[in-house]
Amino acid sequence: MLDDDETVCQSLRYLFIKQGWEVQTLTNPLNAVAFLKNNPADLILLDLNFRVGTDGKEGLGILKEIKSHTKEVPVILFTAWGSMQLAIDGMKLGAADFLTKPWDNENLIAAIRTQLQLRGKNEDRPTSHSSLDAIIGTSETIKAIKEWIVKAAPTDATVLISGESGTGKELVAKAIHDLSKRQDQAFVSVNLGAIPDSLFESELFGHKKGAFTSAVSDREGRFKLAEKGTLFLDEIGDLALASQVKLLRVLQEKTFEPLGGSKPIKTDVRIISATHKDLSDMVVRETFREDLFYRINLLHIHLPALSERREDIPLLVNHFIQQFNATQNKKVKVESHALEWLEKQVYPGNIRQLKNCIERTVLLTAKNSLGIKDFKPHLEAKPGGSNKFPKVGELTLDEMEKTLIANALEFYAGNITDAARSLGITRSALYRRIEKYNINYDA
Ligand SMILES: Nc1ncnc2c1ncn2[C@@H]1O[C@H](COP(=O)(O)OP(=O)(O)OP(=O)(O)O)[C@@H](O)[C@H]1O
Repeated sequence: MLDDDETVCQSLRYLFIKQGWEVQTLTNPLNAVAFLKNNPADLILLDLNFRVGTDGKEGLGILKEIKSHTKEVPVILFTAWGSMQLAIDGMKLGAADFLTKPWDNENLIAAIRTQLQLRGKNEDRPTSHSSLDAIIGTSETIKAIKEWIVKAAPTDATVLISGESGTGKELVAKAIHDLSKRQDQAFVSVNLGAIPDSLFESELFGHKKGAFTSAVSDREGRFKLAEKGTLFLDEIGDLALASQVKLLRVLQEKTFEPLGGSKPIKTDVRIISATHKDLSDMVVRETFREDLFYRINLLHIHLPALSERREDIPLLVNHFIQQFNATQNKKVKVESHALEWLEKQVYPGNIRQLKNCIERTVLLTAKNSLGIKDFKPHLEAKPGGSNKFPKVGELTLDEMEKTLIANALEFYAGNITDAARSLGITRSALYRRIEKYNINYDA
């Protein structure tokens, strides 16, 4: 512990010893590196606002030195209230977490415990792995993701899951919860993209009867519902800036106030967030708060698009076939050439799209053996074999129309009726365009 305030050191020393931790304190921060050489630590608590410096820059300098001396040892920063930018700068230099003074003992202990667990100290390894089994895939990426989940789950660290739509972000969030010590408590999911800004506080923090005109009774918010459990904040990149401030305050202070309520309520929830957007880019463009970004992002995992792990497709197809056979009381099998074909297709909607396709095919078929033709109508054709919309200036409208039609015709092997239906036009309208653009296709 590095803090030039003797009283702070003393009270924290007492608090930590009660947790059974061995504590060493240093009140002259300028000797930090030499001190750490002789007294190796599992974790460092560093106050950035030393009295020797006025703006905390000295603290950042010491952090830099510590990090170059011992990269792996997590450093938790203390900053004075109101010096959030200092904390952010510290996170950029490699700090593991930050807390503001005056601190709350419980929050401080939780933050330390999380970091110790993440570094393999005091680990509570999960016993049941059934939620991991629900994540189908044997590719190297999926194996690494599962190992990461096992490591991250027992901690209370905030987690940010990024990845395209349908890549399994919610499934991973649920697995983390199921393998955590909160597994017997609620897992509450909230889609922030679907909540209008005006309802954000009421939805998340709840309201008291009469707080606003339509509040005819008390209502509990998601934080209350998730108490002692996990709150999954889906589509966090869609949160308006005004709501981001409100969320940050709750995550910092671990208390919230229902609308119309008179006193703050303590909250103990683990926050897992997900987004398909590039949050660091949003931070640069100032559409996402940097302090909130660091708060929700102690741990980060990126889920690959299905196209980046095609080798998992046959396994997924067979898994979904089994699942829908069971729910629809069928005995359907997939022919091997259809499995190969499915492996090569483009899935902009990722696993969700593949799953939907299998579900519709199993539901609508009267056969027991499914071939390519059975799946085709249920897998929507996508332009250009890519899930990226062309950028402005890349294609003219005519070129885009031509490409889209050619792709639909290729996808439906020249079947005009199916291609026209997928494009939302009549057969004669499709014929007119084929002629206009002089498109060759195999009928
Ligand atoms: N590896 C997997 N194994 C089995 N099923 C999966 C896997 N990944 C995703 N799924 C299934 O695909 C569907 C979509 O997954 P999920 O809702 O977790 O995706 P998401 O990334 O959260 O999507 P969105 O961003 O659109 O909310 C779900 O039905 C889920 O059960």
